[in-house]
Amino acid sequence: MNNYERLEGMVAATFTPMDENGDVNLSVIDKYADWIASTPVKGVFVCGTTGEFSSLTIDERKAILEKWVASAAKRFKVIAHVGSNCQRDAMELARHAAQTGADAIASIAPSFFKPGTVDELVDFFAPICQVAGELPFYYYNMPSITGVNLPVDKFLVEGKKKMPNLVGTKFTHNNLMEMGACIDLEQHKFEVLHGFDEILIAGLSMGAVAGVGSTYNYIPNVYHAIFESMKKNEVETARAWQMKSIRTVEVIIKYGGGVRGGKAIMKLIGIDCGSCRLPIKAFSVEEYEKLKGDLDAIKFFEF
Ligand SMILES: CC(=O)N[C@@H]([C@@H](O)[C@H](O)[C@H](O)CO)[C@@H](O)CC(=O)C(=O)O
Repeated sequence: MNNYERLEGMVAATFTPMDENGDVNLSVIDKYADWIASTPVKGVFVCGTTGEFSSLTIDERKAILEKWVASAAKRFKVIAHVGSNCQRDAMELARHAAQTGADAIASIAPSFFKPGTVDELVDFFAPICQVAGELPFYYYNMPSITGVNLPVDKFLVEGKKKMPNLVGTKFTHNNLMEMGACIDLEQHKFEVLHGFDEILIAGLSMGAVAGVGSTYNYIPNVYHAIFESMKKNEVETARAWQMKSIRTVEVIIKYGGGVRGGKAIMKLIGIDCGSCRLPIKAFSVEEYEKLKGDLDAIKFFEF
């Protein structure tokens, strides 16, 4: 892999902007990208869970990625999530990501028909990686949603034999023992991207140096402070910042979680990404007011 650079710091899992008709609204992405570039965020993770990938068509996913690559204009990295229950669709997206100039690809495990063994998971991903050419590949591990809970450390070792561009995992799981085992493999050979924003401090203490998160979109300074304090071993300071993240996540959970609540927060910070696609219910005007009140109560706008 030419010019491969390991990730460090924050990667924001982007929301997919939609208009009032529920169509993808690409026009918001320029402003969104300028906002990301003005923060310490180092990259974006496009069309992941936060980006509602499973509610988008293949053509929409391609158009969104193309727009992010153009709007980012090399100011930050663009990681294309290409995962799908359909291997052929994932291959099409991986090929497209390579042609479009994305910096890396990632893929979630298929979750309708689930792989039952590490070998089955490797065999599912191998052709997807192959068509992505030189692009680094991250396995997106999220057992809470996929129901696929195979040992990631074993996957990395076995997967590397068939997928030379497998470089790590986006680890959205609170099994820190397994996370430690992945980080420790062959003297930190693999990247482990922390995936649960509200416990970032725990992942960093295990040795992770990068994270992918939805809340990095709107409180990047909070997470930047956590990364910086942990680098300096200032654990109490990091913990105080982590509590601000926890208070924020408590609020988004009240409004339906990181995708629904987070998308509404994007509007409140001035980047209107509209509503989510069904089955995630749209926000009402009253709900936006209530959300703002709850965020005021935790002093969110002063973070
Ligand atoms: C389950 C889930 O959506 N996890 C989020 C977190 O950022 C999450 O929203 C946050 O930790 C709040 O719980 C990310 O890991 C997801 C993500 O990176 C993605 O959009 O693909």
